[in-house]
Amino acid sequence: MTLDDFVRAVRGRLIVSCQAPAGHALRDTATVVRMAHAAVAGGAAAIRCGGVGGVPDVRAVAEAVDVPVVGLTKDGTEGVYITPTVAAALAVVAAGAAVVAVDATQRPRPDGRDFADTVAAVHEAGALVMADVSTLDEGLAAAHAGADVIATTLSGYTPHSLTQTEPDLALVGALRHALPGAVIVAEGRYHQPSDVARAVVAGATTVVVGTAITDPAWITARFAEALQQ
Ligand SMILES: CC(=O)N[C@H](C=O)[C@@H](O)[C@H](O)[C@H](O)COP(=O)(O)O
Repeated sequence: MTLDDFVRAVRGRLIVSCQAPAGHALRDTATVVRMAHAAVAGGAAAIRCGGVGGVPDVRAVAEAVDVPVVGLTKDGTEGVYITPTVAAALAVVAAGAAVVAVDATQRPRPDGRDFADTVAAVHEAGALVMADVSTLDEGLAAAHAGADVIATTLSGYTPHSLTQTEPDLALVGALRHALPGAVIVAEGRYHQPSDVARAVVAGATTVVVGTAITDPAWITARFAEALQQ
């Protein structure tokens, strides 16, 4: 899929992240596929999926849905853990992802390679790269390294970005200002439909929502907490 095709598919629309980590009640590839079908039925323009050992989820979802798949693997929860190596990225492409989500922070990577090496390898294999960043500087560096899409995924999850409960709309706006022609994805803590609309106003090309749509344990806890006030 070309970048133009991807942008045509997702511009102004929603991407749903369908992930279930180890230990979660929904941790099962067939269940993740059902989540993806439900998301598409609701209007998702693309599906983001994968996780620890996530290649089977990416493969199964890519085979099952007609919308583009943004795939990833995870290796732990510290340092560079989202599709952290060139080999991991190539495995995600081989599983059928049109786009590979990759940590694009400038922290040391487990294979000692640069983010740009992953970009080159993914392009060579015929797929696109979504750069998961936590700051404006990382977004600029990722664009310079050839990333096709810049996502705010890691804002609040690196030691050098601000931890907050709200989505980082300021980062969306800063990326749009600095990179007027870029494909900017708002991702991370978008919990309300109104947040998604605000992200597009702030300059996002598209928005990824995960937990608030696909994690019934998290949704239940929100309602349960409301009764404990
Ligand atoms: C930081 C990190 O590891 N984010 C992950 C990236 O794939 C997922 O755990 C998130 O669910 C995803 O980014 C969507 O965000 P939210 O679930 O907040 O809508």
